[in-house]
Amino acid sequence: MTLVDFQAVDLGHGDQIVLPALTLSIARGERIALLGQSGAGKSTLLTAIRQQQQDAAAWCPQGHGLVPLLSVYHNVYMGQLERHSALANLRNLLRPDPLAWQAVETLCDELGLEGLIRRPVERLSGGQRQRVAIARAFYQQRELFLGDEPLSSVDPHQALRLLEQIQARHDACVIALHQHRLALSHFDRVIGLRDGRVAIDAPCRELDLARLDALYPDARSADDRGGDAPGEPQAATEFSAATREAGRSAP
Ligand SMILES: Nc1ncnc2c1ncn2[C@@H]1O[C@H](COP(=O)(O)OP(=O)(O)OP(=O)(O)O)[C@@H](O)[C@H]1O
Repeated sequence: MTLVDFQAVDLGHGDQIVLPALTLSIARGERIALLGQSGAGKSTLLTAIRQQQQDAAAWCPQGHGLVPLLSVYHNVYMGQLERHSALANLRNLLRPDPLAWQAVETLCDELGLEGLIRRPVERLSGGQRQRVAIARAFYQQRELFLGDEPLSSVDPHQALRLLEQIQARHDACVIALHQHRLALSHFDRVIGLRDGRVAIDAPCRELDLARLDALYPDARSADDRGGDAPGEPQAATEFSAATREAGRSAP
């Protein structure tokens, strides 16, 4: 069953068309890795999917979109802001709702943020902020997870664990990332953008690292790099090791 559908749609920003005449559909249950070099249009596509999906999609934006002065609790609570009245939200700002507090605390524990629920986000590390943004997306409790590089600020082991948690909590996901080995080992399908179009759209089982290199004009061959992903050689190696540790076989 189709979840997302674009038929010859121009996607962009105002007058600037980034992805002209885009035709793309995503089925329920699909786990999609969205790849492409910087500026290829990944955020543009994710934003368009989000606009189309409205209430069905949990959103984890690039740069996190957190309010630095507010606590972890209040930032995560924002995931359900529109489900409550303005009065209830104001009251919660001053005196947190006990049930919401308990739910957020459970999420924090699950995501390795134990003991940080009261701390202002401005006093967290980059990786901790990223996990708060993921917690806020989890708190939305949606079918589809849309993530714009949600694994970019954490170490490879944490990234693997976070990805598994994201996928366990959502029926479908579209995640922009730069870790190619992870894309091949933990997703069903890769959508790769290059030069304003979908250059790759295929099941992961039909792809390899060399095919993914074609998305990057200045990439060295996978053999030259010893099989690592562009710009992420160390991370890719560590991902591979982390994947093996987790009992999976990385490609
Ligand atoms: N708000 C905006 N207004 C105008 N142009 C924009 C805007 N946001 C992005 N663009 C342009 O659209 C193109 C695609 O940008 P986009 O952010 O979708 O790329 P991306 O693949 O997500 O890049 P990155 O990996 O660096 O985040 C780029 O040329 C960018 O300069």
